[in-house]
Amino acid sequence: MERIVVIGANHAGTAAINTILDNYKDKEVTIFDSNDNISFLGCGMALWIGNQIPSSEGLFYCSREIFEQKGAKVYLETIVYHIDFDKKLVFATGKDGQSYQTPYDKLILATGSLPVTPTIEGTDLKNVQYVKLYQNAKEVIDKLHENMIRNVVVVGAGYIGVELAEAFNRIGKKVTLIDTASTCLSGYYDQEFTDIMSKNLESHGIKLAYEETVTSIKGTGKVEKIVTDKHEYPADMVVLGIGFKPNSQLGKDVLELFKNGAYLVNEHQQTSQPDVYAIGDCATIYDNSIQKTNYIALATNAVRSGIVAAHNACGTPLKSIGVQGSNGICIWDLKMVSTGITLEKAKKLGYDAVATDYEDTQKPAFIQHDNYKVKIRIVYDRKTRIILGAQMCSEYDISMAIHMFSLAIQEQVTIDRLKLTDIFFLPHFNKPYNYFTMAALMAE
Ligand SMILES: Cc1cc2nc3c(=O)[nH]c(=O)nc-3n(C[C@H](O)[C@H](O)[C@H](O)COP(=O)(O)OP(=O)(O)OC[C@H]3O[C@@H](n4cnc5c(N)ncnc54)[C@H](O)[C@@H]3O)c2cc1C
Ligand SMILES: NC(=O)c1ccc[n+]([C@@H]2O[C@H](COP(=O)([O-])OP(=O)(O)OC[C@H]3O[C@@H](n4cnc5c(N)ncnc54)[C@H](O)[C@@H]3O)[C@@H](O)[C@H]2O)c1
Repeated sequence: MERIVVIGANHAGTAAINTILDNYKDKEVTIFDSNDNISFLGCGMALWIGNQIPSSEGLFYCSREIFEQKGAKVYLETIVYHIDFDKKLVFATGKDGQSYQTPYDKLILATGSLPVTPTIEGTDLKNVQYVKLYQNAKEVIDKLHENMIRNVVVVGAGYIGVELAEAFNRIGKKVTLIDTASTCLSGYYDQEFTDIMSKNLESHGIKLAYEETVTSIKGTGKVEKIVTDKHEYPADMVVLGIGFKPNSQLGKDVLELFKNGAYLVNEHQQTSQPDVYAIGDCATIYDNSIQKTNYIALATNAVRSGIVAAHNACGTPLKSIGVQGSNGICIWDLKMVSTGITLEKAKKLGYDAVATDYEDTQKPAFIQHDNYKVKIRIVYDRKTRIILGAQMCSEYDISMAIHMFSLAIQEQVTIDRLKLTDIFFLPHFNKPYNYFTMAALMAE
């Protein structure tokens, strides 16, 4: 029986394991994870902290029992500390002290990512929190209940930072949001969009501290204030959300790595050793918007790469079709979605890029119920006309619309093809001159 070992059983690992166990009954699957839980949806963390959901109960979709029922050997709270890639052996130790030396024919690395830690004084103080695991969220919530926490400073105004700033504000905390960049969500949207999010955050009382670099976190035992190159802010809790780095510790000396340390994989999710696959946040992914290998840490990518690796490891050739880094966020009533690259990023990467913008209401003016303004930007290459990115925002749920642009980028569609794309009209849903069409028609 062919032996497949999977290291890491969160989103990427879970997708790979379920694909193998559901489709290839002849494989012997062994799973190691250092954590005591499987499949925690980090995306629910802000909802849980912000009291928008009653508990963490629904934030898991898989378990040890599910894997075991399907025939896998599961070792949780068991850390893999070494891999002998020549002898094809995995070495692990359980919390109970038990040692494992497990041979593999195929190995799937799904060790994910770790939060970036700033190299500043004071990160070891009490109430300086990272937010990645279920345990991290639980600890934040426990401390919020136990302690007199009034001032929360969130460092990093990316996706995690903005979502958590809202969550802490919802439960009555005084929130300061710090970022070195000149705006929030700068990796995902152009300034015309991020300004709208900033206004939204400020209108709810969140203090924005952009273009500030944290120099130290101060306190006696427990955090008391955070100091930046420009100001200092009182803090009873500091939450660090300044990005993820790939966790490639186990293979970094043997396998080929990307510039940020992620395992470099091909379209079959194979690393530089053909019997070793890497998936999710520990691996690279092909980015169709820039037509290059990239690093994009998202649960959606983790799941898809897990499925691809599982089929290939089990002998069914399957190529990844790449991704566009499609993403979305909803902060109070404001919904923002994007895919591909922003105009700013396109220019930085050397594209001769332009954007076409349009603003309209979702439905005709005579529909007075549930009718909101929508703002759209489509970024494309001036010469090839190929769509490179799209951004949308509204109080209306426009989220499904971004998927069309995701497919357009995947398929290298030009802005001109979009001009006459068949978009239906019904006043309940949209306008006869839809804003996609209008934005495309207004392209240079
Ligand atoms: C607060 C928050 C909100 C998020 N929201 C979204 C969202 O809305 N949408 C979205 O697409 N993405 C979101 N993400 C990102 C998403 O969670 C990650 O992209 C995803 O978790 C990656 O899955 P993964 O399985 O590759 O890695 P991870 O989730 O990092 O899992 C890696 C697993 O490997 C195990 N492991 C690591 N090293 C070892 C070892 N040596 N031995 C044994 N086990 C090991 C770990 O215990 C862990 O279980 C969010 C992340 C956070 C933190
Ligand atoms: N809704 C979603 O899809 C969602 C939600 C949460 C997380 N995620 C994903 O999880 C991953 C991690 O999220 P994240 O928010 O940590 O990363 P991020 O890349 O979204 O944001 C990190 C932010 O930290 C800032 N930053 C970096 N170094 C800093 C420093 N020293 N001081 C102050 N600011 C600094 C950056 O300018 C950036 O705005 C990302 O890949 C993200 O896309 C997605």
